[in-house]
Amino acid sequence: MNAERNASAAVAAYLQQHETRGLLRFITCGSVDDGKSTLIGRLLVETRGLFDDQLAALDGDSRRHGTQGDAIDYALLLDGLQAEREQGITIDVAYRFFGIQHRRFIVADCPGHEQYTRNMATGASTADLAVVLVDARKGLLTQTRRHSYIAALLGIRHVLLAVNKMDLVEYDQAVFEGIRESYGVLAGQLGIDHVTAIPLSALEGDNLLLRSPNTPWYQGPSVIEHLEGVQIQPHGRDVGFRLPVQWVNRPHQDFRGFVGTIASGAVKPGDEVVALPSGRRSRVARVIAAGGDDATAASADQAVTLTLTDELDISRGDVIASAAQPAQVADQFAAHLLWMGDQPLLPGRPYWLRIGTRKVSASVTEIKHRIDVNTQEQLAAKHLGLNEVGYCNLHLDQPVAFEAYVDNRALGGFILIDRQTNATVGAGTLDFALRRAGNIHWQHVDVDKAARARSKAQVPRCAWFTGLSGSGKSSIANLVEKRLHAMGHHCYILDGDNVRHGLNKDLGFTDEDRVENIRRVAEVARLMVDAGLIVLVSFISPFRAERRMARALFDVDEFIEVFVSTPLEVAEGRDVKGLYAKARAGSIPNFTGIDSPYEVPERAELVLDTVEQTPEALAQLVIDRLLE
Ligand SMILES: Nc1ncnc2c1ncn2[C@@H]1O[C@H](COP(=O)(O)OS(=O)(=O)O)[C@@H](OP(=O)(O)O)[C@H]1O
Ligand SMILES: Nc1ncnc2c1ncn2[C@@H]1O[C@H](COP(=O)(O)OP(=O)(O)O)[C@@H](O)[C@H]1O
Repeated sequence: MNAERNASAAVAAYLQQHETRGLLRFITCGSVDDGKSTLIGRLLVETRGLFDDQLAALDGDSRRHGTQGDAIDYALLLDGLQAEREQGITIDVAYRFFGIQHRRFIVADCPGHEQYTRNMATGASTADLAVVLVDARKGLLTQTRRHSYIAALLGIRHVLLAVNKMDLVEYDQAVFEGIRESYGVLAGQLGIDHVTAIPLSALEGDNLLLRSPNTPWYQGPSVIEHLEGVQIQPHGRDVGFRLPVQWVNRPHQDFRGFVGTIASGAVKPGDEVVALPSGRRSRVARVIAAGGDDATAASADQAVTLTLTDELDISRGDVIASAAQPAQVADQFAAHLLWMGDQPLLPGRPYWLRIGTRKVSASVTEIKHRIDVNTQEQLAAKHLGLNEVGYCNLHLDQPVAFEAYVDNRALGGFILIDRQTNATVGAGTLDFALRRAGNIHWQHVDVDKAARARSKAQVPRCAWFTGLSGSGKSSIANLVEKRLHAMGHHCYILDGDNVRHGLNKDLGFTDEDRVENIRRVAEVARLMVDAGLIVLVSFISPFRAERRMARALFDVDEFIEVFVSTPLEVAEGRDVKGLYAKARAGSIPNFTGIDSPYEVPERAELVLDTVEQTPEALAQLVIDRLLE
C-alpha cells in the first residue's frame, strides 16, 4: 500500500515537473531526402540517452491509456487534432515526444511529398516553430518555399533553418551564408520574423547537440540549444476568454455543465460571460477542472466544465466568451484557403465548415485570387486545385463566433469537409468579416406561402428534372405544364436553355459555371415555390452536390427530383439540336456525357425511363406525384 502511494507520489511529482517545463510544439519540413528522419531520429535517440528515466515514465504512462498497443501514443498529448479524429480521417503525421531539462517537445513529422501538404498543414496548425531542412548542395527548392508559405499562413513566426549535409560541401561557410541569405529574403516576404540558420550534418551529428569543430566559423547555438532556449512570442493578441463548447453535460435536472477546452484567456467564478452567437449573458457559477474538483480559475488549453448562474440555451458549437471582450459573430468572411481535395474547389458548392467545435454549411462565393506559393504572385482563378492556395470570400449558412486567425488560431482556423465523402478538403484562416450577420435581417411579410398557396388552391412544389442533353427533360416538363395548366393550376417552367439567355447569360459550361448556374436557378425556384407556384426545373444539373444543395432549400415533400433516365447512346441518337455531333467533332468543349461528367442521381423520387415509356405516360407519373 505504502509502496503504491510512493509510486503515485513519484508519478505526480514527475507530472508536476513535466507541467512546469515549457512545451514547444514544432514541425519539420523539407523535401524528401533532405534528412528529416535522420535529424529527428538522432534528436530522439541522443536526448533519450541523456534522460532515459523520464522517457521511461512517459512510456509507462501512455501504454496504460494509449490506443497504439505497445507504442507510445503521442497523439494522446495533443488536442489540436480533435476535429480530424472526430471526422475519422487518418492524417499521416507522426507525432513524437521528447524532453530535455527545461523543455519538452512535440514534433510533428510530416512527409515531404507535395501531395502531403494536408499533413503538413495539420502539423503546422498547432506548431510554434518550423524546422525547415535544406540540403546544402541544393539550396532552396520549391518544397522549401511551399512549406514555408504554409507554415507562415498557419501562423508560425519562428523558423529554424537547418542547412543540412554540410559535410558534403566540406563545411563551406560561403554555401551556408548563401542559403541563409536567400531564405532571409523569403522569410521577409512571408512575415516570418524569427529565423535562426544552423549549419548541420544530421548524419555526422555536427551542431546537433554540441557546437561542431567542423564549423569553427559558426558561433550560433546548436539545434538542441536553440530548441531549448527559443522564446516563442505568444500567438495573437489577448482576445479574452473563449470556450468553444464541446458538449453539454446534463446528468440531471439540477446540473448543466458546458464542457470544452479553453481556447484563450482565463475564467473564474463570478465572471460575466456571453454565449455566442446568441448574445445571451450570464455569470460563471463554477469552474470545474478535468479531475472533477472546483477550481478558482482556469486558463487557455485547460479542459474545463463551466456552470452558469442562469439557464441559457447553449449547445455544442457555441462559444462562451468574456462579456467585456466578446468574440465577433458573422456569416461572411474573407479567408485564405488551402485546397487539399482531389476534386477542385468550386465556388457556390456547399461544404461543411468546422470552426472551433461548430459545424455549419458553407460555400466559397468568390475566389479573389489564387496565390502562387513559389512566387507569392496573385493569379486569377475560377477554381482551386489540389494543394493550391486562394484568397476567397466565404458564406456560411448561419452566423458563428470567430476571431481573425492572426489574433486567435482556435477561432480563426477552419477546415472544409466534403459533404459526400466526409473527407477534409480544405483548411483555411479567417481574415475578417465581410459584413456583420446582424446587419442583414429577414423582412417580415404578412402574406405567407401557405396563404398564397390557398388562394391558388394548390400545394406548391418543385419538380426538378435532371438528365443528359436530349434525354427528354424539356419535352416531359412541357407536357406536365400543359396538363396542369389545363386543370387550372399555376405553374412555371425554368428551362436551362431559356434561363441561360437572361439571368445566367454570363455563364458557360465549365464545372464552376454549372455550379453557379444551378445555385441561381435553385434560388429562383425556391422563390417561385414561396410564391405558391408549381415549378418545373429542367436543367441538366449534372452534379449530385448541387442537386442536393437545391433540395436543401425546400421543405420536406416540396422537392421532387425527377431523373430523366436515357442512355447516352439514345440521347446522342436523337441529337435534337445537333449538339452531340458538334461535340464529337470537337467544336463544343465540356459537353455533358462526352467530356464533362453526369452524376446519376442516387435518391431521385422519380426515375423516368424514356426508352420504355412514352412522354405522355411519363408526364402523368410526374403529375400524380406533384398532386399527391
Ligand atoms: N457543353 C455543353 N454541355 C451541355 N449542354 C450544352 C453545352 N453547350 C450547350 N449546351 C446546351 O445547354 C443546355 C444545358 O444547359 P443547362 O443549364 O441545363 O446545363 S447545366 O445544368 O448547367 O449543366 C443543353 O440543353 P438540353 O439539351 O435541353 O439539356 C444544351 O442545349
Ligand atoms: N419517352 C420520351 N420522353 C421524352 N422525350 C422523348 C421520349 N422519346 C423520344 N423523345 C424525344 O427526345 C427528345 C428529347 O429532347 P428534349 O426534350 O429537348 O431533351 P432535353 O430537354 O433533356 O435536352 C425529343 O425530341 C423527344 O421527342
